[in-house]
Amino acid sequence: MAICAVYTTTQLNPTCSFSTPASKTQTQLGFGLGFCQKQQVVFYKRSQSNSRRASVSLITCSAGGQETVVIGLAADSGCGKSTFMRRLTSVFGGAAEPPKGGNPDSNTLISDTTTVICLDDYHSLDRTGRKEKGVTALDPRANNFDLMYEQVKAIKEGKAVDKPIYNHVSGLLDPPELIKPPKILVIEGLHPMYDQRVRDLLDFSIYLDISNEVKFAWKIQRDMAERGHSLESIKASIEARKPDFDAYIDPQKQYADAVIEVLPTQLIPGDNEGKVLRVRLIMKEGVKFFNPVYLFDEGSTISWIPCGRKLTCSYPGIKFTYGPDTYFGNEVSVLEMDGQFDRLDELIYVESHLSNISTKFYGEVTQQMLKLSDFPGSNNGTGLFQTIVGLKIRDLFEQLIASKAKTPVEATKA
Ligand SMILES: Nc1ncnc2c1ncn2[C@@H]1O[C@H](COP(=O)(O)OP(=O)(O)OP(=O)(O)O)[C@@H](O)[C@H]1O
Ligand SMILES: O=C(CO)[C@H](O)[C@H](O)COP(=O)(O)O
Repeated sequence: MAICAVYTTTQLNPTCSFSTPASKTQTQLGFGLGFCQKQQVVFYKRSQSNSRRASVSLITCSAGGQETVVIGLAADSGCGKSTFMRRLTSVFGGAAEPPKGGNPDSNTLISDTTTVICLDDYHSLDRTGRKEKGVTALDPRANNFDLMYEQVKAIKEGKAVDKPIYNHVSGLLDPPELIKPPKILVIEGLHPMYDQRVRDLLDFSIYLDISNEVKFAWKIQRDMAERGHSLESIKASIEARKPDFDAYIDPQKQYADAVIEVLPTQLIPGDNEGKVLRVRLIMKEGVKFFNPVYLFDEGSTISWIPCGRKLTCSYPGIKFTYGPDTYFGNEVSVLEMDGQFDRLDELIYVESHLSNISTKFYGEVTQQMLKLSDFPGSNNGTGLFQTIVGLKIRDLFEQLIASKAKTPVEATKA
């Protein structure tokens, strides 16, 4: 919340930009999709001879028309968080860029609607510190959860914070950067759902669950082909991280509202190359403002091979499945796609059979996929489900702000 206007006897804050007429005390006023609250504050002006009662009206408005909506995205390093973030920000339009004029090694990305902060910035131990103590970055002891909680809470309440920066180039903790409250804050990294206090601040959470075989294939592709690492060093790094990954990162998926699980295909027997993928979108039931996507008929169990006259498929083809299930004791709906698209423009055929995808117009999923066709995973379920989750987040955000705007207006009527 930010104080936007002050009226009556004392001009405490002449820089306020709203000019709403002040009328009753404790009135809540609707402003478009957001809301402002007027409060009468009484105080005493003292001089040497007397003490005079005075009051001011403070009109407090939520930043950008609402409290910041907070989204958590958890995954191990190299599992597609950045790619997902770029798809998500594209749904909202506008480019995502590092803070202007700031640290060139900042991990933050800011667009008109979203600010994405990387939780690596809450490492309490730098690279040398972790080496000295013999802990990995995945170990909670290498991270400052108190500060993470305080700062995410402050941003959610509309307050700017000075967030530290972990510099991946130097391995050091750099001076902090100012993060102003955006409409949507995404906290991405290793531990967005590890600490219960932080978890409770999330309006929606996603876990990218990349199986070991696929993680290995992606690591080889990036770290060997693009960064010149050896096969042995990649294997060693995955092995060294595994115990802490299993202990501290992987268990977070039980808390996620949506999980994108990426596995080797089942269409090619014995395949573990990681090129053709089986991708599952696991969606929790009963999450406020989130209605799981379905194929053909909500709640049924469906198996669908869309290949034929309307969808070109080369070997090994494409198979969709959909149905209800349980996941860590929670009711979920699972949509699965195994295989890959030959022609993205034909995706409209698949899109037209999916419901609850939160598009604003017919073909929006296909349009988004075509727009970002050079992103990794654009020809398979990773890209498709990341795009759909991006649209669901936009929908959730719009419903959340609409509900917050409605509450105070109704309170006034009562
Ligand atoms: N859907 C995908 N299909 C194929 N490869 C992918 C996919 N997503 C990511 N990758 C591969 O994994 C690499 C890492 O992806 P990305 O940078 O999005 O992950 P990250 O989780 O942000 O990584 P880090 O935490 O290390 O910065 C990419 O360069 C690409 O090679
Ligand atoms: O798991 C990670 C999250 O991205 C990194 O390994 C961790 O942040 C440490 O970074 P670096 O290897 O650059 O010191």
